[in-house]
Amino acid sequence: MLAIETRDLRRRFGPTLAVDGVSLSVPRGCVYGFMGRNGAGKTTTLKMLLGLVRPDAGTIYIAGRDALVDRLGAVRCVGALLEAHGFYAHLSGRENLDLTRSLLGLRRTELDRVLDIVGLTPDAGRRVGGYSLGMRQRLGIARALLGSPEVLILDEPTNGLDPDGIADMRDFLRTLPARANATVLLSSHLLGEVEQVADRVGIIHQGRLVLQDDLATLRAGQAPQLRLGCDAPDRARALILSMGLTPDPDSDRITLAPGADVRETARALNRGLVEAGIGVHELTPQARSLETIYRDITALTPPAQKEAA
Ligand SMILES: Nc1ncnc2c1ncn2[C@@H]1O[C@H](COP(=O)(O)OP(=O)(O)OP(=O)(O)O)[C@@H](O)[C@H]1O
Repeated sequence: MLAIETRDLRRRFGPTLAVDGVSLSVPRGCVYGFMGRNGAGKTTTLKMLLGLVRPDAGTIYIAGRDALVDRLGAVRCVGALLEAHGFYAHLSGRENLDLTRSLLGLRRTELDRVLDIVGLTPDAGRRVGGYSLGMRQRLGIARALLGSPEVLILDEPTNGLDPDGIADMRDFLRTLPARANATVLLSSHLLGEVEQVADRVGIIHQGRLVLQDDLATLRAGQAPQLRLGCDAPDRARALILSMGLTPDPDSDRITLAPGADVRETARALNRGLVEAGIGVHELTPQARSLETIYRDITALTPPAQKEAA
């Protein structure tokens, strides 16, 4: 059973098709990175998962429960961190959490458990007004963890953090499924960040899920690339093409055929360039980042579908 499964989710706001046939599959115990640029449809999708926005069409299953039929049952399986934190600055971290704990009718020991998971036990007695943004984010995650939900939905958890805070949050998120015994779905527009944390990714672009796969599979399936630095790029280009390779017109990258041997190709290319009298100062294999994969995919996607209301 999947932690989250949606089929063909759709939601329109007036003339804008905000979410257009999104089918997510989020396996249990993973960190799933849900990515897209601003306005791509992430928040609307998350709100539908949380029962805050009703889809026009499609189905949602959370931990096996049909969220459109058994809304409460499904929502009980989910803890969420959305943008607005809503903590009282004059209360301590523990007191803030206690408000939600008592609303949910949970035992007091639950506070110790969630504070421990997010590493805030030593600071739990301090006023939230004195917390860093990173600590507030952790407190928000602690609140989402109350009641041991099977699924955690975190909307842009690194938003607003400084580089150190982002690195801390990244390390924290990586270990969160094991520590909280939960599946983590996080949204982000920072592809480089997600790449370092997620096991599986979904990319939404103009309301459509343009890619969904395990990161390992994605990386393995990508054609390898080389980066070339040389004295005569124009002459080199002709040679590269004659070798059946594809030079990127906007960068110094060369794409090989899928499955090609990178080292052998680099050797042959170097030999060819030097024989042609072209000085080579760099020839390095490149791991393809999620950013380049994203750019390649979105470049192929036709423009947004906007219709008259
Ligand atoms: N309540 C609403 N009324 C009208 N249009 C909306 C509403 N909510 C979202 N939209 C539109 O739907 C599209 C998707 O918005 P959404 O907020 O889901 O994107 P997003 O990927 O979460 O972006 P961001 O990161 O900026 O929040 C946008 O064009 C947005 O303007």
